[in-house]
Amino acid sequence: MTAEFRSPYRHGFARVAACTVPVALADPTRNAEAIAESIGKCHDDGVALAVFPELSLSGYAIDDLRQQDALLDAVEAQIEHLRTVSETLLPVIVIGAPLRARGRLYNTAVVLHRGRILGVVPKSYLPNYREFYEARQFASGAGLRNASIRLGQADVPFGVDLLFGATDVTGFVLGVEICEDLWVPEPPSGALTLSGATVIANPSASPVTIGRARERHLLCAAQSARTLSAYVYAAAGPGESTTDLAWDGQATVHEAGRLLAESDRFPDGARIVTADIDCDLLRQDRMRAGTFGANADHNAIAVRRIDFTLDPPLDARPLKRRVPRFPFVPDDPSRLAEDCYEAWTIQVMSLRQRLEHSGSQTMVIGVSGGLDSTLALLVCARVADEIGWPRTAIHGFTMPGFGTGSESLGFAHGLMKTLGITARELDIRPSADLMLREIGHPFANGEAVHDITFENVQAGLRTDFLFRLANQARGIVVGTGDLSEVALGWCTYGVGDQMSHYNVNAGMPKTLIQHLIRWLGRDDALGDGIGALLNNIVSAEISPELVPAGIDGKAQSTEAQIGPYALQDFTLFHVLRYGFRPSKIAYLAEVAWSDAGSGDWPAHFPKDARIAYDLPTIAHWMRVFLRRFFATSQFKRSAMPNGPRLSAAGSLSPRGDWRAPSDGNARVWLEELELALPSG
Ligand SMILES: Nc1ncnc2c1ncn2[C@@H]1O[C@H](COP(=O)(O)OP(=O)(O)OC[C@H]2O[C@@H]([n+]3cccc(C(=O)O)c3)[C@H](O)[C@@H]2O)[C@@H](O)[C@H]1O
Ligand SMILES: Nc1ncnc2c1ncn2[C@@H]1O[C@H](COP(=O)(O)OP(=O)(O)OP(=O)(O)O)[C@@H](O)[C@H]1O
Ligand SMILES: NC(=O)CC[C@H](N)C(=O)O
Repeated sequence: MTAEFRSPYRHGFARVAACTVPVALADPTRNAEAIAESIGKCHDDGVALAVFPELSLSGYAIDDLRQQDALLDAVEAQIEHLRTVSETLLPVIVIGAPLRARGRLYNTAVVLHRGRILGVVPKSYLPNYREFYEARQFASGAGLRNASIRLGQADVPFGVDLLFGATDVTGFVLGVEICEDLWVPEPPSGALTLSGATVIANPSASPVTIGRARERHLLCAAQSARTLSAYVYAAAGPGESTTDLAWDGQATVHEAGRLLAESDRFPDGARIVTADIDCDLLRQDRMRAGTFGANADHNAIAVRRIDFTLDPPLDARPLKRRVPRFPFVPDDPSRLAEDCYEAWTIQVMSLRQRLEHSGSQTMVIGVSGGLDSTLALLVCARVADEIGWPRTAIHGFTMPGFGTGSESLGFAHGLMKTLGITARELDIRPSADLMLREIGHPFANGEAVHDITFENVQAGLRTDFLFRLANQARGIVVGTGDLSEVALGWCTYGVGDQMSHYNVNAGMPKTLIQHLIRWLGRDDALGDGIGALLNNIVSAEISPELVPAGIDGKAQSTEAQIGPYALQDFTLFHVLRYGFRPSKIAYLAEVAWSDAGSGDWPAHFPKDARIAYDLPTIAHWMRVFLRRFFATSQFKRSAMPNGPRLSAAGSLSPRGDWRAPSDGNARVWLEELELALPSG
C-alpha cells in the first residue's frame, strides 16, 4: 500500500506510547491482562512502540517475593502469553520482568513484536541506597553482551548490547535502559544512541516524593537533548505497594530536549500517553551536529542489531504532535516576552559594539514608517542612550517617493519626533525623475510604467543618499532588511536596501517583528507614549510603497506578491533548521494552519488576522518560496552586510549558518513537492 499524504508515517513520524497500568502485586496473570488491554488500544491507535513500567509483570515493590520460584514461573508463562497476544498487533512492546539467567536473577525489559521475543535487556545500575534494595535480589546486567536467555522453547538475545531496528520506518531504532540507568552520570542510553539508537525506552518504577516528578522531567529532557533521541519513560503507578512508598505513574515522551506528551499523575486507572516522534528531525540533527558523529567515533559500542518489520498504518490520520503556527514566535506569553528581550538585547549590544569599534559619530537610517525601519530605529535610540549620546546623533531621513502613502509618512515623522532624533524629509522624486529621464525610462514621459527599474531607481537612490549622508555626518548606515526578506530576496541589490554598513535586523524573522515592536511599546523610556504609535505601525499593511497606490487607493501589498509571511516563515524555519522535504513542510503547515479555531495563537495576535490556509494555498506559496530561496535570491545573501544572528533556527549569512551557490536552482525541491501532493 502506498502511504497517503496525510499519514504521519509518510512524513517520518512514528507513534510511541508511554503506558502505565494499575499493578497487582505478585500477580503476573492480572498484570498481563491489564498490559494486554493497553496494547490492544495502542494497536488501534497505530502505535509503533508501547513501553510499560519496570517489573510490570510482577510488580516492583514486592521485595523478597521477587525471588520466589512460583512467581518467576508465572512471569515466564505470562511473557509467553503476551507473545501470542502480540502476534496480530502492531506495536513493539517493552515490559518489565524479573527473569532468571546464568544462575542469577535479573531486572529486565522484554521486547516483543508480532509474536517474536526480539530480545531481553537487563538493568545495569541497581539502586541500593535510601529506599532501594535491588542488589539484594538482582544481579547487575552492566557489561553483559553477546549473551542469550532461555525463554519458553527459545534462546533469545540477552544483554545491554541490543538495538531493535525497524526495516520499514527510516531512522526508528530502539534502545532500552531501565529506571536508575538514567540517574547515573553516564546512562547506557548514551552509548546506545551513539551506536545507532534513536528512541530510548525506559520502563521505570520510581517512588514518588515531593519534587521527584520535576527531577524525572529534568533527566528525560536532558538525556533526550544530549543524545538527540526520543525518550519514552513509563513509571509504575497505582497498585504498587504503599508499605513505605507511594507511586504516581508518570509517563512522558521527550524528543531532543522537548516534552511532547505527558500523563496526568496519580491516575485512577491505566494511562497511555502517545506522541508522534519525528525520526527525520533526529536524523537531521545528528547529521548536522557533526560532533554527534565525532563522539560516536570514540564512544560507540559493538551492538547486536535485531531487525523487525513494523508494517505501520499508512492511511490518513491526525498527527499527535503540537505543530506551532509560528515557529519563530512562542505561543506562551512569558516565553515570547523572554524571546523579545533576548532578540532586542542582542540587536542593541551588537550595534553598540559596531559603533564603538568603527569610531562613528552618528547613526544614519532611512525611516519609512514600516515595521523594519521602525525596529531598527528603536535599536538606534536605545544604543544612543546606552553609550550616552544625545538622540540627535541619530540622523533619520524619511524619503518620500512615488508610492509613499500619507499614513506611513505620518508614522515616520511621528516616530522620529517621539524619539527626539535629528529628523529630515528628503524627497527623492526630483532625483528619481532625473535618473529615469537619463536612462530613457518611459515614466519620465508621463507613462504609467511601474516596472522593476522604476522601483529600484527609488530604492537605489534612497540607499545612495543614505551612504553619502553617512559620509557627511561621520556615521554608519544602519540596515533594516529582515531575515524573511533576505530569504525571499525581497530587496533591491547593491545600491538598494540590501546594503548597509551594519544590519541589525538581518537575523530577525518578519513574524517576530510585530511582537517585538508591541513589546517595546511598553517601554516609555524609549519615548513618551510611544506605545500607541507603535501599535498603529504594527497594524498597517506591509508594503514597499515603490509603486503608486492603485485606483482603489490601496498601496502595493508585499504579501499579495510574495505570500503571507506566516507561511513563508514557516517554510523558512523548517528548511533552514532541519532541511526537511517540501512535502513534509507542506504537511506540517496544513496541520498547523488548516483550522483557525484549533491550536494556540500568540498573545495579542489580532483576532481578525486569525485565518486559515488550506493545502493548495500552502503549496502555492511554497512554490514561490522554493523558487525565490533556492534559485533566485542567494546572490543577494552571498553579499550580505554584517549583522547579528538572532534565532536559534539560524541566520542566512554566508559567513554563518547558510552557505549556498549563487547560481543554484530549485528543481529537486519543486519536483519533490509536486510528486508528493495529493491529486485534486
Ligand atoms: N545569481 C545572480 N547573480 C548575479 N546577479 C544576478 C543573479 N540573479 C539575478 N541577478 C541580477 O540581479 C538583478 C535583480 O536584482 P535586483 O536589482 O535587486 O532587483 P529585483 O530582485 O528584480 O527587484 C527587487 C524586488 O524587491 C522588492 N523590494 C525592493 C526594495 C524594498 C522592498 C521591501 O519591501 O523591503 C522590496 C521590489 O518590489 C522588487 O520586486 C538583475 O539585474 C539580475 O540580472
Ligand atoms: N519612504 C522612505 N523613506 C525612508 N526610507 C525608506 C523609505 N522607504 C523605504 N525606505 C528604506 O528602505 C528600507 C526597505 O523598505 P521597506 O519598505 O521594505 O521597509 P520598511 O517599510 O521599513 O518595512 P516593511 O518591509 O515591513 O514594509 C526601509 O526599511 C527604509 O530603511
Ligand atoms: N527503580 C529505580 O531504579 C528507581 C531509581 C530512581 N532513582 C528513581 O527514583 O526513579
